[in-house]
Amino acid sequence: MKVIGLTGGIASGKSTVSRMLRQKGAYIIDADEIAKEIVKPGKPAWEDIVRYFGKEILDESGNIRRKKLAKIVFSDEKKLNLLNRITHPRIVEEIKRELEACRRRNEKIVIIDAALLLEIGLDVLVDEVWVVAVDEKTQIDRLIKRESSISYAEAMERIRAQMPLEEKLKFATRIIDNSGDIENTQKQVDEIWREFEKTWKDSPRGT
Ligand SMILES: CC(C)(COP(=O)(O)OP(=O)(O)OC[C@H]1O[C@@H](n2cnc3c(N)ncnc32)[C@H](O)[C@@H]1O)[C@@H](O)C(=O)NCCC(=O)NCCS
Ligand SMILES: Nc1ncnc2c1ncn2[C@@H]1O[C@H](COP(=O)(O)OP(=O)(O)OP(=O)(O)O)[C@@H](O)[C@H]1O
Repeated sequence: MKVIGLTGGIASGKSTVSRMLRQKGAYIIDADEIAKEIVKPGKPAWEDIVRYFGKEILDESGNIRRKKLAKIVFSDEKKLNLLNRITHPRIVEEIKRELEACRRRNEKIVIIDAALLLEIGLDVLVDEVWVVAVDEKTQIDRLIKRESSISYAEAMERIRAQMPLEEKLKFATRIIDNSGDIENTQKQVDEIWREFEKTWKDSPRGT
């Protein structure tokens, strides 16, 4: 089994690229999905978040108001660190569990789609790191368009809460530039997949 860590900044296009890779037969482990699962009412991370951030963070059904929590943590580094300490070890634990399940099912290629792959140290679990790159202006435009409730200043706060792209690129085995249109990105993904499959099949025992 080959494991690829797919990373890139917020709204760089990881989910878009993940969908293309899924169509090629890869199995996707989505860190954002896992992060949503572990904070459901009653789960240990939910309890810790309520303990530290208060009941004001909950809606009538007891679910965490994500937009409200995002506004709190992205404007206060200490609170973001606190949320990270609650959530990150549990995200890592769940990703490891899912990787084990993939091994048992004999999946051939698994993608870990995680914005914070490098920040959390998940790169030790992968064979290759693929970085989705986008210029900052396009990133801000797409982020504001997707999350209509955030301002330019808030978009910048979220980008600044992550490792800068230049740093991420130092860890990259392969780079996908998603600054152009979807068709352009699809062509790059086709090419990278072809190259990757070739090196993988040519490697000593195809492992
Ligand atoms: C802050 C929260 C409540 C915002 O929820 P929301 O539904 O608005 O956004 P969503 O979870 O879909 O995340 C969107 C993007 O925000 C960025 N982001 C999320 N959490 C963080 C973080 N702790 N630090 C930096 N960037 C982050 C990522 O690029 C992510 O893809 C939520 O992201 C959260 O609980 N974050 C902590 C867990 C985490 O680190 N998740 C990312 C795992 S890679
Ligand atoms: N090449 C593209 N051209 C135009 N819009 C795009 C392109 N790629 C992605 N988008 C749009 O930009 C937004 C961000 O893309 P996507 O959700 O794939 O990013 P992401 O890296 O997974 O984001 P996050 O990590 O924040 O969840 C989405 O609304 C998506 O539809």
